[in-house]
Amino acid sequence: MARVKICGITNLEDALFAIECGADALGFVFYSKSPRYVTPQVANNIVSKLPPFVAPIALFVDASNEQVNDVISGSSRWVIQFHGNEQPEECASYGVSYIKALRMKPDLNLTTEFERFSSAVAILLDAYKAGVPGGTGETFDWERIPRTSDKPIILAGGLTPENITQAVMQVSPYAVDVSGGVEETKGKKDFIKVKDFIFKAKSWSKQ
Ligand SMILES: O=C(O)c1ccccc1N[C@@H]1O[C@H](COP(=O)(O)O)[C@@H](O)[C@H]1O
Repeated sequence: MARVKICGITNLEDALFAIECGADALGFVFYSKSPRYVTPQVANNIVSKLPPFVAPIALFVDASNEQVNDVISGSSRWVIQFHGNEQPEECASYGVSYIKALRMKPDLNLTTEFERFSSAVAILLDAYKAGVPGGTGETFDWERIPRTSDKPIILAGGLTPENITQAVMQVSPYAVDVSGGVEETKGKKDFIKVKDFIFKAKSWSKQ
């Protein structure tokens, strides 16, 4: 059964609803150019109200040390998602579990990247779109994903309630990550889509 991360959380109501539907992780975007950007204060306030066993994920795109520390100093629960061009040494330097997002550019060598980011707790695979670091709403060719991997793989990019069943059946990822596919408007979740997405993601399991 795939775990589910609902990303782009900007308010407590959406966070608690996603958890009630079975979300395993919630993503908070600290990239100021994103329409889903939340301030460290708002995000840490939401995190302080989350029940146990739900992981808050702090998403950064080539952020400064100061910006990262400003967020993670607010709670010991944070896991970091690096979604830019961060190097392995930088990702590991915070002493906090981290996920490295790789954007599936046609010439990306996944074997090399998995080796480089061996200190990551998981690798997230997202669609590549020039000039856009993430949240593109676009899928990529899932056939490019390795069938076996020592590292947990999180599938992202253009997932929706319509394609999530096919995605989990075809890829069998450790987890799936969605942002735009379950929104009413940018930064506000659509409760029907969130519930439907999580139910479908968790309904299929490899025998
Ligand atoms: O959500 C954003 O605005 C965002 C901005 C910058 C980097 C990553 C971002 N989101 C992540 O992108 C993928 C795919 O999102 P989508 O489902 O296609 O909308 C996902 O990992 C989000 O966490």
